[in-house]
Amino acid sequence: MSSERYHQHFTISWDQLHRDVRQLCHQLVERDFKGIVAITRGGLIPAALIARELNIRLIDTVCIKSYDHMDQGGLDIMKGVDHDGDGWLLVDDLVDTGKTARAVREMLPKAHFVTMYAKPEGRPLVDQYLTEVAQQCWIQFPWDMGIAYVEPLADQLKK
Ligand SMILES: O=P(O)(O)OC[C@H]1O[C@H](OP(=O)(O)OP(=O)(O)O)[C@H](O)[C@@H]1O
Ligand code: HPA
Ligand SMILES: [Mg+2]
Repeated sequence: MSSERYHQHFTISWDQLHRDVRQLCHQLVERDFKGIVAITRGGLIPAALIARELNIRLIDTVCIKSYDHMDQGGLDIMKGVDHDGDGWLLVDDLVDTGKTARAVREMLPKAHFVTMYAKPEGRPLVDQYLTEVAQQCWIQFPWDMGIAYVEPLADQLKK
């Protein structure tokens, strides 16, 4: 599937992400998880922040790739885990079409699956998420951006 389906951008700053993680953690803190399974690479960042909030030290990964920037390809699973997820918290940054989530759910059917952001197609596949984002929106994460100089409007208009 190609990038043409994305008509808008939803930009998330480091600050916003950190606040969102903390808000999601308020809903998780009463539970007692054996550990976290992070879905690489996007899940690693929220997983580290969640681990800090919930005081979890045991962190494993499922290593999987589906997108080349905005273009979706086949699923490439490079590493799984040797349990069914019972008692574990499974973390990804977002669920979009749900293709990644479906594959990981099959590997870890008993895990409690959370994402920070969820689009409607993938939403039913996770147990919890913080913010819903429209299907046609590309979520722009802070680790994919940089700080850049922006020319004053008056100078831009002179050109
Ligand atoms: O619901 P889907 O349509 O499957 O899309 C969601 C997945 O796509 C992205 O990962 P990606 O494969 O781009 O790899 P990355 O985490 O290394 O960026 C994102 O981190 C999710 O894991
Ligand atoms: O909206 C998105 N943003 C970043 N990565 C993604 N991978 C699938 N969808 C997205
Ligand atoms: Mg990912």
